[in-house]
Amino acid sequence: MGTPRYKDSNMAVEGGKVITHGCYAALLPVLDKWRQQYGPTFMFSMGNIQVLHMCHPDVVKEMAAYTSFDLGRPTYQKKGLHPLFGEGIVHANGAVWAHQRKVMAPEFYTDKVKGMVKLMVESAGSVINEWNREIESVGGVADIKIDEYLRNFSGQVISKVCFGRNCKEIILKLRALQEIACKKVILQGIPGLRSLPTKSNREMWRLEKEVHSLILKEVNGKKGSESDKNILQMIVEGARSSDLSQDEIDTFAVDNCKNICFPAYENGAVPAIWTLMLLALHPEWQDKVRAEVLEICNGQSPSSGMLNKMKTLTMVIYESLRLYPLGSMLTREAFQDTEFGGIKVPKGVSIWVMLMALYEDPNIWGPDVHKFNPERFGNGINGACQLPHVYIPFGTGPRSCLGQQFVMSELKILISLIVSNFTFSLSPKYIHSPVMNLIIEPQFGVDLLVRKEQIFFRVCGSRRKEGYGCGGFLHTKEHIIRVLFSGSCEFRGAAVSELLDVKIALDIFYKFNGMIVHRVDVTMAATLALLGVERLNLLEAWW
Ligand code: HEM
Repeated sequence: MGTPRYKDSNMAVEGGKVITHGCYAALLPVLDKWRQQYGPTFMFSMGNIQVLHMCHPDVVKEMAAYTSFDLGRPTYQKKGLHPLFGEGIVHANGAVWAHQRKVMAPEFYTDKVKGMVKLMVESAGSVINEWNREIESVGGVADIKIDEYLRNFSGQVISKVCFGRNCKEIILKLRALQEIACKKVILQGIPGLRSLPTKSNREMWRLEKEVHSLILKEVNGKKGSESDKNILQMIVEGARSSDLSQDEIDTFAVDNCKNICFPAYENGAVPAIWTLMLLALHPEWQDKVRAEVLEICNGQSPSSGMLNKMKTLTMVIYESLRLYPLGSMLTREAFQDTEFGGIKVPKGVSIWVMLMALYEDPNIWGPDVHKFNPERFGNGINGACQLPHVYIPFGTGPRSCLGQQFVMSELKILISLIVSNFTFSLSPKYIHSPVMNLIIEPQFGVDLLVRKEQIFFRVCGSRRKEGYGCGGFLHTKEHIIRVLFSGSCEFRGAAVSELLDVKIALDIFYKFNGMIVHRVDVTMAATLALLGVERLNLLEAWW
C-alpha cells in the first residue's frame, strides 16, 4: 500500500508537529478528483459493480428517512466479507435483518450497557497496570505503541459480554480474517476471484472454519445463570424462537456473534487510538479532559452517571470521529428500481454516500475544518456546524449503529482512566499515515511517550481567586487532599513562575505518608497546615 498523498492546503502544524488531518483526498484520491470534475453526484463502475457516488448534504437527510427494504447493504460487500460476517446483521437485508435487529438491539440498550460499566473499568484497569509496569521498567517515560493494548481492552470487554469469559483466540482469529478479507473486498468486481483456491483464499477459509467451531463450542458450553445471560445465549434464544432448523440456528448464532465481536473489537479500539493520538498532539485538550475527569470522578472509578457528565471528553471524541471517522461512506444497494436523492436508481446499482467528504467541507464546518477543534461541539452536534445533520458518526435511520452507547461508554472509561493516570505526548517514532483497512486506521500504529500523571499545583495568590491548580485548572480542595492521601499520584511542581507571582511561590520537597512530593506551592503548604497535616518535612524551599 502506497503512502497517502495529502493536499498542501490540508497541512497544519499542531502541537509542534506537522500533521495533516484532512485525509479524504489522500485515501480516496480518484473519487476526490472526479468529485471536483463532475460534481457531487456521478456514476462509475468497479468491474461489474455499478456505483452511484453521492455527496450532497440533502442525501444524508434522505438516508435517515429511507425505511423501505428496497435499499439494503450491498451484495458485493456481503460476498467479499462473507468469511468475516457471514449472514449476520451487518450485511443482512429485508426480513432476515429485521429479525436479527429485533433479537440483538435490546442487548445494547442503555440499561444493559450500564450493567457492563464495571467490566469495562476492570478491563481498562489492566491497560493502566501494564502501562505502569512499562513506565517502571524504564524508570520514567515509556515509549509505548498503544494499539495492541487498546485492542486487547476492546477484545476483552466484548468477549466477556458476549461469551461470559475472555475468548482471546476467537478475537485474534477474527482479526487475522479481517487482514486477509479487507485486501480482497476491493477486487470484488472481478468475477470468480473469490472462489479460486489461492493461498490467501485457503488461509481465509481455514480461519473461517476455526472461528465457526470455536464459537459453536461456546454455544454448547457452560451457560451463564438465568439472571445473568450473556449475549451469545440471548442470540441463541432469539434464533430458537423462530422456525429455523438446528443448522440454521447454529449459523445464526455464529454469524451474529462475529457481527458483534468484530465491530466491537476494531471499532472499540481504533477511535480510542485516534483520540489518544489527538490528545497527545494537543496537551491543552489533554489537560482539559484530565481536569474534567478528576473533577467528576473525584478519585473514584467512573460510573455510568459520571460518564454522562463528561462533556469535554464527549466533545473530544466527536471531533476525533469527525477527523478520523471509522468509515468514509455509507453504502447501499437498490434491490428494486427506486428513487433516491432525486434520481431514479435502477435495481442492482450501489449507492455511496460520501460522509468523510462532507466532514471536511469548509462550507459546512468553517475555515478551520482541518483543525482539531473540539470546541465546535461545545453546544452538542446541533451547534457544531451549518448543517449538523451531515454529522452521523454512528449512521442514521433504521440501520444506525447497534453499539453506539456501548462504545461511547467504553471510550469514555478507557480515555478517562488513561488521562487520570498518565500524561502523554507523541513519540518521535510516530508516523502519521491513515489507511483504509475496512475502517480508517493508523498504518503504523500510534506511539506515545507516556509518564505517570503529574499534578501541577500552581500558586493561587492575591492576583487570582484562591483555589488549587491541577494541570492549570482549578480543583476542589477535597479532591486535592483525597489524591494526596491516596498516594496514587506523584506530585511534581509546576514552573509556578510561568503563571503567577514568583514571590509567592514556594517550592517545597517533602515526604508524606511514604510519598515523595516535590515542589508544592505556598498555598498548598498552607492548606495542608490548616488541615492539620503535621508531618510536613521541609527539605528544601525556593523563593
Ligand atoms: C466509535 C465506534 C463505532 C462507530 C463510529 C460505528 C459506526 C457505525 C455506523 C456508521 C454504522 C451504520 C452503517 C450503515 O448504515 O451502513 C454502524 C452499524 C453497526 N454497528 Fe457500529 N460503530 C461503532 C462501534 C460499534 C460497536 C462497538 C459495535 C458492537 C458492539 C457495533 C456494531 C454495529 C452493528 C452490528 C451495526 C449494523 C447495524 C445494522 O445494520 O442494523 N458498532 N456502526
